[in-house]
Amino acid sequence: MTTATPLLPPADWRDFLALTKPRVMTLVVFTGLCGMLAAPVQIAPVLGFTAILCIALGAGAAGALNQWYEADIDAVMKRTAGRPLPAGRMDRQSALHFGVGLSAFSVILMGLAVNLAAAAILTVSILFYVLVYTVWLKRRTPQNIVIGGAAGAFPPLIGWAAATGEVALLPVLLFSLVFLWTPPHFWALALFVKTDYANAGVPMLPVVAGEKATRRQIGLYTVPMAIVAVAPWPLGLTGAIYGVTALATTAVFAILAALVAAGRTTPTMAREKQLFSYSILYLFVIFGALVADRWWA
Ligand code: HEM
Ligand SMILES: CC(C)=CCC/C(C)=C/CC/C(C)=C/COP(=O)(O)OP(=O)(O)O
Repeated sequence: MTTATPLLPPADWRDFLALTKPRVMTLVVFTGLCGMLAAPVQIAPVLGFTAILCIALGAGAAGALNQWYEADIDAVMKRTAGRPLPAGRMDRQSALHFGVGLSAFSVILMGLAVNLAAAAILTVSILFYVLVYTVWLKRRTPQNIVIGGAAGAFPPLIGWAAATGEVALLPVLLFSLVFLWTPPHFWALALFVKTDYANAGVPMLPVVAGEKATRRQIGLYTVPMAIVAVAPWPLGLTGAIYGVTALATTAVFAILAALVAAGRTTPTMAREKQLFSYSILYLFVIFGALVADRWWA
């Protein structure tokens, strides 16, 4: 038996923009830009702009493919039900074509205009987010965001590789920072939107292992994250502008994470919301400090 697909009017440009998850991607692109500006080699402005555009387009394309694949669970969750596919403002075919086309365009442009190293890492990030996280792990294991989350940690490496054509210790530490930051970032949110994930049958940690275990894991990941955040300073890879900013902002992160780790469910979940919001501000500030350190020290 075949099910007829209802005919939908052509989607608006705003729906295509929404497919790219623009708010999340601002921070992804910012870390890529900072990775590029922290590199010891100054990239020509036109090439630098092209590289950042490719990261933005590639990340947006990956977001579109994520939404193409998970329209069914997005429809069940309050937070995501208004997205173009579950809300019925766009057909799945358009989202798929948009995502595949934009992925190919971003990688090819990066390879032709910038360099192969940056294009290769961009390809890995897109594949990681779409295939490893979205298709393979998200519906199978609560470790989905630990492993799959690596996708969002690649942009500083891409930015650095765009400028230098290679990778080095500092961008690898930046990758590790975002990689270890992702679990506290996401699990803080997952604690207060747990019901959404439970309704959609997505095995996020608070749903599967419970809130207590999730709080403990948030605390556990914050320790290596803090070490990796500060490490570039004592290793001599950055100066004091970065070092002092990293110390101060990471100390606040550690306190907020400790409060969540030691806390329990409340009607407002204020501490969890605070850690989630601060996690975003934290990455903006620490990556900004890296660039300030490189350019003004
Ligand atoms: C697997 C890893 C990750 C997961 C599962 C995750 C999940 C989420 C979710 C569910 C939200 C809620 C709001 C929304 O959908 O807009 C969110 C918000 C956000 N995430 Fe993540 N995230 C991950 C990694 C990252 C990374 C690597 C970055 C950037 C480096 C990032 C940046 C942000 C930002 C900026 C927001 C706020 C968006 C807004 O203001 O609406 N996330 N994240
Ligand atoms: C090419 C490149 C640099 C890609 C980076 C993409 C990336 C990993 C971004 C951050 C991760 C993200 C948006 C997770 C959302 O989780 P979700 O998809 O489970 O969230 P949802 O429930 O809101 O759909």
